[in-house]
Amino acid sequence: LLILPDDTTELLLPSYDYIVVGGGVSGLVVANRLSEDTDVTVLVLEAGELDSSAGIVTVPGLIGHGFPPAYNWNFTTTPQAFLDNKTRDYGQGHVVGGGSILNGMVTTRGARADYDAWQALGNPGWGWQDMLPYFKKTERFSVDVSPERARTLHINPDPSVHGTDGPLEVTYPNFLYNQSLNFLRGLSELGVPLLADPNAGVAAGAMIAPASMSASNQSRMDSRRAYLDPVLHRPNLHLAVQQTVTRVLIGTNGTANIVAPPFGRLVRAYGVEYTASAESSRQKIFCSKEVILAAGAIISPALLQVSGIGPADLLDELNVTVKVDLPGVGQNFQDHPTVGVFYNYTKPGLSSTRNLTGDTLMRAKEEYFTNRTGPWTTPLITTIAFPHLTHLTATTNSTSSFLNLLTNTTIFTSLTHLPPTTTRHPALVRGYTAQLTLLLSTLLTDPAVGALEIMADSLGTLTVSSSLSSSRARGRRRRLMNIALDPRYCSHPADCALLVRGVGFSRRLVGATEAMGELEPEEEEEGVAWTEEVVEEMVKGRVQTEFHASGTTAMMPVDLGGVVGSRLVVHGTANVRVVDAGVMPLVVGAHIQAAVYAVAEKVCFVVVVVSI
Ligand SMILES: Cc1cc2nc3c(=O)[nH]c(=O)nc-3n(C[C@H](O)[C@H](O)[C@H](O)COP(=O)(O)OP(=O)(O)OC[C@H]3O[C@@H](n4cnc5c(N)ncnc54)[C@H](O)[C@@H]3O)c2cc1C
Repeated sequence: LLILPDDTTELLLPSYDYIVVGGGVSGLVVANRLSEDTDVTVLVLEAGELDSSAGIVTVPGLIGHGFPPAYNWNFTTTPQAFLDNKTRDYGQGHVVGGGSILNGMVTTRGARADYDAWQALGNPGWGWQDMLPYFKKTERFSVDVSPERARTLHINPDPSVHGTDGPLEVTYPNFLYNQSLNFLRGLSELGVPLLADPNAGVAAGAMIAPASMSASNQSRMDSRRAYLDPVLHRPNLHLAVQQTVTRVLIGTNGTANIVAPPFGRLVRAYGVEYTASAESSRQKIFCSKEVILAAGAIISPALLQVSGIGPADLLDELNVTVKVDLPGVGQNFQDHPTVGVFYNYTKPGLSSTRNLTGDTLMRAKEEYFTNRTGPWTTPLITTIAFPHLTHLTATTNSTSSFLNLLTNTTIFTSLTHLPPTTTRHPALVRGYTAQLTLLLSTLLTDPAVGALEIMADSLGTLTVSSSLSSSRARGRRRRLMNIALDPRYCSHPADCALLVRGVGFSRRLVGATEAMGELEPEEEEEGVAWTEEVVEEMVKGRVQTEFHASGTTAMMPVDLGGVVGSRLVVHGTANVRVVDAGVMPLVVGAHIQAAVYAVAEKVCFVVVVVSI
């Protein structure tokens, strides 16, 4: 049942078994699976609206052309002290379907080692072999690529690692620009392996990436269309849109129930407080079983903090009664920073997105809507490489100086690059040290791991002020919470050093390989000296997010600074779960939506089978 803002008084039940906060990727998976049991009632409260199904959302070729501002939380980071002291825009989905409505649809899982590292960080049952059934459960994977195209583009998925009857369609677009082939051949010249299936456990290499899109319709497949639309008729599933949860209600009738780790006593959530807008009154709604946070890696920890679950020192400062002193809430923020280097391909007659103007654009549009073929079927990003560390370092000298930086014991042991909110808690330092040790060993020894994993070296933080914001920034939504999001990009010096090497690699690929040379490339920036110092400054000015916010409610034991245990229940609570991207203890070395879908599928199995 869809409940619009005007109908809440009439249609909302006074209490549900489960309240799911956030109807994005993880929230809709969980809502779907829980409501399969007709004996339980499930309410999803989502701050955004239903998208209009307009072309700007559904057409792959329109990715990057902007979205209605109402679909975006439009966060801004704090000034980035280790870059150029400037803030960065940080978009997150504010719409039913969350990030899957805005995202680039790229569907990559990362390496076997990514998940084995989750397990090694104290999470039994979360290794690659454990996750594989849930990757498959979520997927309706298909390949409709001619044998000739499959051979030249090296597309040969391994059927044993894919599902064919799950809710989420994953496939390859009907159209790819010819330059994809040049890109793959160029990478091959540089020794980067071509991956026939990037989702079989080996991530390091170059690939045509599958996309979350409908094979028959060649349109976006998101969590709303995959997991919600087919089941919204269920009488035991309610979705209330444009309702923002402002607090989890904890304890009996709001009575404080303070515990300290190791938790002698667990607190219980009995509902949530929510509102239609900053100007509206707050309402309460109750639950008998669980509150499930699926509000994404930025807002779920903020909600925990304003509800009294978080670092006691921070909560004291905020005047929030401490219900559970959990230092890890909002720490361990991880992401993949990205730096753009731009080239013009001047080969006469070359077709690219830049030519999609005037009559060519009209033809592409007509072809798409008539036959579901042509350039509008292709998402913004289709051809990708996750080079291994050894591919990014051109010379032995460069490799060893970089590795020295990475393994520098002074940095490693002094931990000066970590935020004070981390270093003041021994458990958080232990967790970080365990993470970094695992990262280094996989990076240095596992050829299947892409070097973008290293970006987890720099940990960010997220803290909330419980006060209402009174300002309305231009074009931005009035906030119900002030959130200080500080990714601390490049706080570990190895991260910027790696990005510098990434720029060098891209210049070698475009400037020095025969295959890319056929495109007659021209660098957009002329007269740049391209010394390491110049590139480092360039990198610091250009780092942007890849929108892979994760890690802020990390699944790890309490003594490693974790927030949720391996059943994703928040430590110190009996019945608050987090199921979104925040639970990744280490961000996977790939795009992250496939992992988010699979985590949510897996936790539903735990909720239903091992109910508390
Ligand atoms: C622009 C962009 C591009 C991306 N591209 C890719 C890509 O190509 N491939 C890939 O794998 N990943 C990509 N991602 C990342 C991916 O989409 C996210 O990792 C994924 O959506 C995270 O799922 P989630 O369930 O954690 O959170 P979300 O999907 O963000 O869902 C959270 C939901 O909770 C709602 N919510 C938040 N707070 C409240 C509250 N207080 N009350 C009620 N509701 C609330 C939000 O409105 C949202 O709908 C991209 C993300 C973005 C933003």
